[in-house]
Formats: sequence, structure tokens, C-alpha cells
Amino acid sequence: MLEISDLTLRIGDLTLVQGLNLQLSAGQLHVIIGPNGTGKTSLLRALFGELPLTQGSVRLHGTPMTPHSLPSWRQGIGYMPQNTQLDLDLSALEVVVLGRLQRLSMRLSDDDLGAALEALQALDIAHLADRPVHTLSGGQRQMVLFAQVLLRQPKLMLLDEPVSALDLKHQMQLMEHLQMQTAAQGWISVAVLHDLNLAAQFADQLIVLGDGRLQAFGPPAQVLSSELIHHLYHVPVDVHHDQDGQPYVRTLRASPPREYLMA
Ligand SMILES: Nc1ncnc2c1ncn2[C@@H]1O[C@H](COP(=O)(O)OP(=O)(O)OP(=O)(O)O)[C@@H](O)[C@H]1O
Repeated sequence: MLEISDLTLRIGDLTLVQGLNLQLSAGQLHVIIGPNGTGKTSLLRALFGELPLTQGSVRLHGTPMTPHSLPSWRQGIGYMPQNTQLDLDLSALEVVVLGRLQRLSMRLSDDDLGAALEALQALDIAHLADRPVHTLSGGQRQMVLFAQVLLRQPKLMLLDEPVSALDLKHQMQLMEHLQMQTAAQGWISVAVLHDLNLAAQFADQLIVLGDGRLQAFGPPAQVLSSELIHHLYHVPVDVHHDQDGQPYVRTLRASPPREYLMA
């Protein structure tokens, strides 16, 4: 369990996150949604120990995060930040193996190499193994970085917009793999997504942030409504449900301006 209690994050006069209380369970995929600039990245950075807590506490399986315990705290976390640059003179396979090196203090075994190759194969990117990462496309780099965090075998997985550069097939591949491994390995996974339908399809729990505050928390079928989405994004939408009761969101266009109709 990840327990976030009364969490407030401030930088100078700016409040990024205010009075957040959440309990996130092992084996569940939590997806954070919310408008731009509403505190999603700041929350992930704070959970990774990159942004100091102004107020409140965070505990992972009972262990509190403290400034002194940050190195060991981070060892249990797979963190994939937004827009990571990969201007390295390393192959894709070497970048994936780095996920293990951080844990094993620079010693590498055949098992580690085998696990890295397996991760590349599971994500259908084994053909990229020997390619220098600086020659890869944005989407290929994102898949390689995902393979790297998988290799950490984290207790807590923090992914900031992990599918932002991916085509439809790779979005589904990454999310399916994340959901499956989260349940199988008992990870606590937290991913930021902007695509509400992808969030609805894969989240066990949605964390809805608006203005740095928790607006809603729960399974997508309970949380997603046209009223909530309109309140958050100021865009008219319909929320429908498929035959399994899973919600999906359709944006509605305002009527075209009169001058277009007359042209
Ligand atoms: N280091 C910083 N210094 C000053 N302001 C910051 C800093 N980091 C974030 N902010 C501000 O905090 C607010 C929340 O930013 P954050 O990146 O957490 O939002 P977000 O919800 O992840 O946005 P997006 O969807 O655009 O990625 C924004 O107003 C941002 O400008």
C-alpha cells in the first residue's frame, strides 16, 4: 500500500498540490488524469523524492519517505519521467540493462542480460537491441525506457505520460504489459495519461486532479461522467458505456461558426 497523507507541495508562493489523501493498493494500476498544469508531474516527482514535501507524508508498505532515506526509497521505484532525453552512446540493450545496474551496484550477470533481452522481446522491440539509442525515433526511445523501468522490478511504478510518443499499437502494447505485470507482480503502478479513453480502458482506479486537488478517485465506471469532464476541461462531452459497462468519452463539437456555413 502507498499511503499519501495530507500532502501539500509548494514552490515559492505557488501551490502545486493541496491536501492530498490517497491510499493506493498493490496489484492495481492507478491512472492520473487532469488538465495541463494541474500538478500531475509534481505529484510523481514528489513520490520519487525529487520534489520536497511541503506538508504531509508518504509511506510505502509502511516505510515513510524521509530526506535521509531517499537513496533506498528510490531503489524500490521504477520512475519514467516525461520527455527523457537519450543522447547516449549506448545501444538499446545497454540502456535497458541500466535498469539492473542501479540495483546491483555496477555488477552484471547473464541473468540481467537475459532479462533485458526478454523485456525487449515482450515489448516486440528486440530488433532494436543493437541500435544506438540516439538514432531511435521518439516512440522507439519511449518503449526502450519502459523496458528499462520494467527491469527494475519495482514495488512502485511511476510513469509520466508513458505513451505520449507511441502509435496506437504500441500504446496498447505498453498499457497491456503494464496492467498484466502490475497484477502479476503486485506492483503499485501510477501512470499519468491525457487520453481519457485509454485511461478508462486500463485503469483499475482513476485519480482525477484539478487545480492541485483531488476531484475524484475510484474505478472509471464510477468516476467518469460528462459533468466531471466538462467541469475539468470546459469541453462538452458525452460519456457512453459499452456492453461491459466500461465508459468511453466522445467529445462534442460546438456548432460551426455562421460564416463557415454561409461560405
Ligand atoms: N520547478 C517549478 N518551478 C515553478 N513552477 C513549477 C515548477 N514545476 C511545476 N511548476 C508549476 O506547477 C504547476 C503544476 O505543474 P505540473 O508539471 O505538475 O503539471 P501537470 O499537471 O503535470 O501538467 P501537464 O499536463 O501540462 O504535464 C504548473 O503551474 C507549473 O507551471
